[in-house]
Amino acid sequence: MPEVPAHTVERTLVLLKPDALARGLAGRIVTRFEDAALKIVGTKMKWMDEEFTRRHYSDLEERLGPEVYNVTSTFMQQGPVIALVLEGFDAIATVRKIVGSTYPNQAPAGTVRGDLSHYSAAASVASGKAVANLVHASGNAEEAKQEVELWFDKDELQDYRTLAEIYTY
Ligand SMILES: Nc1ncnc2c1ncn2[C@@H]1O[C@@H]2COP(=O)(O)O[C@H]2[C@H]1O
Repeated sequence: MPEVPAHTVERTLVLLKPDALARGLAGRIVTRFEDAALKIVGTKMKWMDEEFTRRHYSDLEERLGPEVYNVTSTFMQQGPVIALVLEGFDAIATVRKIVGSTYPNQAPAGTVRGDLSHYSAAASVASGKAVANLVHASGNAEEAKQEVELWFDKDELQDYRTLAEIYTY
């Protein structure tokens, strides 16, 4: 029998950004994660301030420069966000796959950004605004660990079983 790669149960952080809430898309986006058997183990709503935004996007300025950092920071403080910790097999990569690429015009149809957001890097540069891409999702295991710890205390994360865990796996 061929060797089957091990699946790892992971936790990852997702933010539904101010544009997702302003457009009334929160439920539809969360449904996509639930449909993929990702389990919500933590959730909260928060209006990010300057300091918290800096902590969340701690490497963004270094990575993409002060201009992108500044427009993103302004955008993230325009309204509240919903933070979710999602748990499941290969949750970090699975969530990124469901969300699609950073720039909505490059995100494939069928992804959250490809279907529901309509913005390019060029449009962002032209308008001086952040890429309004509805969702943030941790990029890798190290980022997921840092971000989950930044947003949630241990006792805010819940341990329970879903029907998928009981009947499907
Ligand atoms: N070229 C860009 N211009 C404006 N905003 C950007 C650009 N690149 C990335 N961003 C924003 O910076 C964010 C960093 O990670 P996110 O996945 O949360 O989504 C990204 C976008 O909202």
